[in-house]
Amino acid sequence: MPTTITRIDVKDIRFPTSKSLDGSDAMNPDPDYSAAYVILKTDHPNGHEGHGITFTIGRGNELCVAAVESLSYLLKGKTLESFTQNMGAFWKMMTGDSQLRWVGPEKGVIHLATAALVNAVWDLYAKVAGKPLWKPLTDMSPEELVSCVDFTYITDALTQEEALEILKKQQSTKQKRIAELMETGYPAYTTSAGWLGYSDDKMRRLCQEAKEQGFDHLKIKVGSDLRDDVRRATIIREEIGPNLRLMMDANQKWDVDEAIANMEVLKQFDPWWIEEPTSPDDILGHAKIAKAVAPIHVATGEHCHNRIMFKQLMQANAIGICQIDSCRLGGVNEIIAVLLMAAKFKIPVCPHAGGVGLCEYVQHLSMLDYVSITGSLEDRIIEYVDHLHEHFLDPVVIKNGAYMPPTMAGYSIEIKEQSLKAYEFPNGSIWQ
Ligand SMILES: C[C@H](O)[C@@H](O)[C@@H](O)[C@H](O)C(=O)O
Ligand SMILES: [Mg+2]
Repeated sequence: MPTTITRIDVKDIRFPTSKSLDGSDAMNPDPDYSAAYVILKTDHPNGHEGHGITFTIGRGNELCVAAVESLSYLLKGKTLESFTQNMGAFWKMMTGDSQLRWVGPEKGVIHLATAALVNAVWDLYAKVAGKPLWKPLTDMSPEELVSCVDFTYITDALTQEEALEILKKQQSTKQKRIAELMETGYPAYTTSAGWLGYSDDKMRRLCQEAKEQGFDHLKIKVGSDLRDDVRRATIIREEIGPNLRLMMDANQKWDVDEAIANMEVLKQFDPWWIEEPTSPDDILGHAKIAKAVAPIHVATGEHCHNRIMFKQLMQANAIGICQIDSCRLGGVNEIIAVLLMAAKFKIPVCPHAGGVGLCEYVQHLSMLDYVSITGSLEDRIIEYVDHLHEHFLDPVVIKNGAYMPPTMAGYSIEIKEQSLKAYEFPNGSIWQ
């Protein structure tokens, strides 16, 4: 029996993280981690629902809710199977509405909303299959995985045939990597010690805790005042020593030449990458910075809104690390496109996860990357932030600084009913 999507609910969920300055950085000093939260109701006999989110940092979340409502007609009354029989065509349909496209295309609020709905469909698909999403994804043959991708506008960088070739190379050894992931997990790094708004004492304590938890990569925020960046980096290096890898994140604060000049000063702390040094849209600027700061890598992606932007960053040698974002890109299908391009350009993917639900999401994507696409963990780590996991039915499990593969059916994004009630904006109890 096909599963029909009978109703679509969308909620404005906001967590008041700005109170404790969790998630704060030079550009975003007071984020309230938020989600436009979608529930696809179905007529499945087991009552399966597809849950999905897109991530924002508070004000404006209502715009994503409205955009989800505008897009919903594309799913309502349709069957899951009509989508899963050709996932690539499904995604093209979701982004191809001729009138809605005008308010993108494939960027901004409409694309964030697309991600919430597309992710919800993939959650439903995994729940009906009775498996955590990474499993059916890694079970797909190269042909099936490639058929999930809309290659429109990227064929000059990656053709379907090239994508197939990449995937075929990994086919025969997939089971070995799955067994390895089940045993030791996928390596992670933590950002939680280095939020900009934290006091020095708190930073020191969190660095110690991170080390004890087995993390050997940490990220700190820079981009406020250079002297302050130097002071904070000094403290962190004191706490973690010279051997652990340190990454820096400027959250788009600098102009291009300013980024180059500031990194000339900050390179004494041996950063592995500088993240979002400047505007996310400045491809040539990133290329200039990358050339100037090498061997420090330039990383970006949390504001890279579609596969075409990533394509250009890769073609221009502008990034050394690709930071896919499960909600900024239009959901799983577009992520697969970017993972495949990154594999071709030999750029490691280290997903962005500083937000609510993003850790829960990206673990599935990195596992797909390792098992089916690159077969490599070299220079690959998933971001981890230690916030809000208690609200999830299937929260991430971190052991020895690594993400353990999720086991519950779905895309790990379902938020507990009582949390949805309490944090709904503006009427939930938390917001009174
Ligand atoms: C406002 C957010 O917390 C950002 O600071 C966060 O996503 C950050 O850029 C990250 O890389 O995790
Ligand atoms: Mg960042």
